Amino acid sequence: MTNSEELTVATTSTAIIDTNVSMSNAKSILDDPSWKEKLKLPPKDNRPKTADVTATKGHNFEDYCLKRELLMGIYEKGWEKPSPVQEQSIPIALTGRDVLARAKNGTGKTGAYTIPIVERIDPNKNAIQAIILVPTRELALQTSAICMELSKHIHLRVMVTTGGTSLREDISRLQEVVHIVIATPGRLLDLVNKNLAKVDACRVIVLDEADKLLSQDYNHLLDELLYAMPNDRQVMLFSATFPLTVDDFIRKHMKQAYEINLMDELTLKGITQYYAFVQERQKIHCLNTLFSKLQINQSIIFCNSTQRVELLAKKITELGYNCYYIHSKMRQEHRNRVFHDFRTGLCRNLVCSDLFTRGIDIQAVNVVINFDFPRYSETYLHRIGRSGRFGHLGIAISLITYEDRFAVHKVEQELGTEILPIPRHIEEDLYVAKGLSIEQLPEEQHQ
Ligand SMILES: Nc1ncnc2c1ncn2[C@@H]1O[C@H](COP(=O)(O)OP(=O)(O)OP(=O)(O)O)[C@@H](O)[C@H]1O
Repeated sequence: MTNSEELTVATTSTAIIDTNVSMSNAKSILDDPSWKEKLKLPPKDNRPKTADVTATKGHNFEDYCLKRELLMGIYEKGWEKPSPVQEQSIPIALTGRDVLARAKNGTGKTGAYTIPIVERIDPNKNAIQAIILVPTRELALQTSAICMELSKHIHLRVMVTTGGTSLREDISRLQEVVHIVIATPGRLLDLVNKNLAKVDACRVIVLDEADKLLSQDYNHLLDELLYAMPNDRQVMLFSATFPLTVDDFIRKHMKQAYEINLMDELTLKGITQYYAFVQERQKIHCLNTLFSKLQINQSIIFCNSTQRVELLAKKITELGYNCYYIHSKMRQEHRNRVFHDFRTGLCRNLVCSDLFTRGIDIQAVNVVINFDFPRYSETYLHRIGRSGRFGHLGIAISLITYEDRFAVHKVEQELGTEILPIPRHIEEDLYVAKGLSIEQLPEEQHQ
């Protein structure tokens, strides 16, 4: 079991992660000229990748003068070279400047902000030095696992705190040293307002999936949080979508932000999009046909309501397919278990609500199905981005009813993309990586 798995299972509530490296060991690593040869690298991922992640300027992680221990964490995670968004973001973020970054789904935005954060934390200072805000608890756990892996050779303490967990546990954790807090906004603000989490020495804040965080639900909470931090804080916003709703926040809280926009087109090059035109009552039959014909490594199937998620999962199980479901109305421990088990490949198919639309990174997913067509283009884009991670291949199939026809047209127009009618046979080359199955994915990647 990898560290991140332990984290995901163990954290029914708050998690404090101590990377706990022995300092004498770290010293010897620093003095060792052959440190690179001694790294414990994961198996190489030789699947073909698209230009979404390969069109770089040719930087190396070593070009950024990062701590040796951090470089070791990066390489041991299997990241050989920075992706385009990382090349643009890391050197600027290291200077402390505000960053506003827009890049496609699955192209490495998490590394683009966690690497500079980990580099700039002073492990000897007992204070919260960075906050990473995300919209869901699952994403918080995933992001903390990445932070922990990258900083595994540094003595850093990362705390995950989100709603749906015990406040008392959070309070006792905050008595200990915490360097990085990864949180959903409501719980963190609660802790700040009660003076339990002190953010007056915290000079970095990241809003991942910024447009989601800045949507109606969270906006005022974020204002309050930002005002509790020092004036000279660094603010970084990351997402694949930035609707106008974020402008107000940018004006209020950011100074001369360095803008990164790698979205010359909006959809990923590795994902082929299809639709199947059906009547509502034919949807299950259509899904059954898809299951029998497709080479699914892992699939995520989206519904528009929690009720439909549960009903569909039941139907799929009755059809004899192995399937889990997850949505926001489930108990947190149950959600954690499903998330963990799906990640580890215990189950091939997952039915979910839009809880899983943002940020969730499961490399083995090669098929996304919109059982219900989403209402907004942003939702469509983020949903289909759950496959084709880091420039790999995938397909997205939307079941479309007569009522959906205008919405489909709108998505095509707004995203400048084409959703094709599903052919009788879908070429495997479009979405099946040769020699890759859940079981064969490197441990690191199906954590
Ligand atoms: N430099 C790199 N080299 C190889 N793989 C990488 C690199 N950076 C990130 N990855 C991998 O790419 C995948 C996607 O990364 P990440 O989740 O950060 O994407 P994202 O841009 O935040 O996506 P989303 O918009 O969906 O949230 C992850 O599995 C991550 O481990």
